[in-house]
Amino acid sequence: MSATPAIAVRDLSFAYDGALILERVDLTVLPGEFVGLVGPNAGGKSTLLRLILGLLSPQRGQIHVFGEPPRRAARHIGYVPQFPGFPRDFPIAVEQVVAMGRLGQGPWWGWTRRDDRAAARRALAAVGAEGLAERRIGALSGGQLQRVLLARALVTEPRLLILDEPTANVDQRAEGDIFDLLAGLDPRPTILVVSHDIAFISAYVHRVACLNRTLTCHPTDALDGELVQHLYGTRLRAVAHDLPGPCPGAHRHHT
Ligand SMILES: Nc1ncnc2c1ncn2[C@@H]1O[C@H](COP(=O)(O)OP(=O)(O)OP(=O)(O)O)[C@@H](O)[C@H]1O
Repeated sequence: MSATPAIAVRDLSFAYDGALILERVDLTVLPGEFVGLVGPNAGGKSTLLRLILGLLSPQRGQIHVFGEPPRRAARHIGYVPQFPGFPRDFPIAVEQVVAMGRLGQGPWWGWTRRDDRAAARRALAAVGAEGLAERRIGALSGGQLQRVLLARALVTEPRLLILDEPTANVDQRAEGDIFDLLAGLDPRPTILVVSHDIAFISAYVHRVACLNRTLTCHPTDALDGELVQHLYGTRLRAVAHDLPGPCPGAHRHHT
């Protein structure tokens, strides 16, 4: 019997006020997969993530997360947004920011403060940032902040981790550190990560889903300059990697 997909998107179309952003998108992500979502600016990546998170509803098609509608599956999902939803100079400690990831996700009687603190410390340890717990959020470097946002997403021990450009504001070394960390998480959740850097993420992910209103999946070793040029309409850094790993449903072309 095959496993219930972590993400199953079927024949999905979405428009903002009549402007079509996603057209007949299909995407299956199996439990344990590490999938990159790439595409040009305004291609619809963040919109697709918001639909998978249940923050938007499609006009056409279905989405299931671990077999459930997205809102019902919210407790299984950790999310690292593109822009953190709080001002950097807000006087709040790292540990509190991480514990905020548990808001609204607890049992009906709520967690105790002590449980929140312990969970926050565990999540910070998982991303190698225990030493930052007492620091003010505004005093962190870009790379440190990304680790803390990752800890906030991991604090509920999600089965699915969704990240929207987690390394957009960090240098290349910090980018590598974050992706090494993601690849080494134990237990490692299923991961869907948006990135602009197709060459870089190809070294980490099993599969790349290319989105530009329609979606096409490729195993990482099938990516070449011609394909990327076609997708972006421009030349990017070379992309060719041989990676072992599962690639179910790969190389489907949606035209
Ligand atoms: N709330 C909204 N209302 C109307 N249009 C929107 C809204 N959010 C996004 N859009 C539009 O939808 C399109 C897709 O946006 P989206 O943010 O999903 O793309 P993206 O691929 O994530 O882009 P980027 O790589 O630049 O972050 C864009 O043209 C954007 O202007």
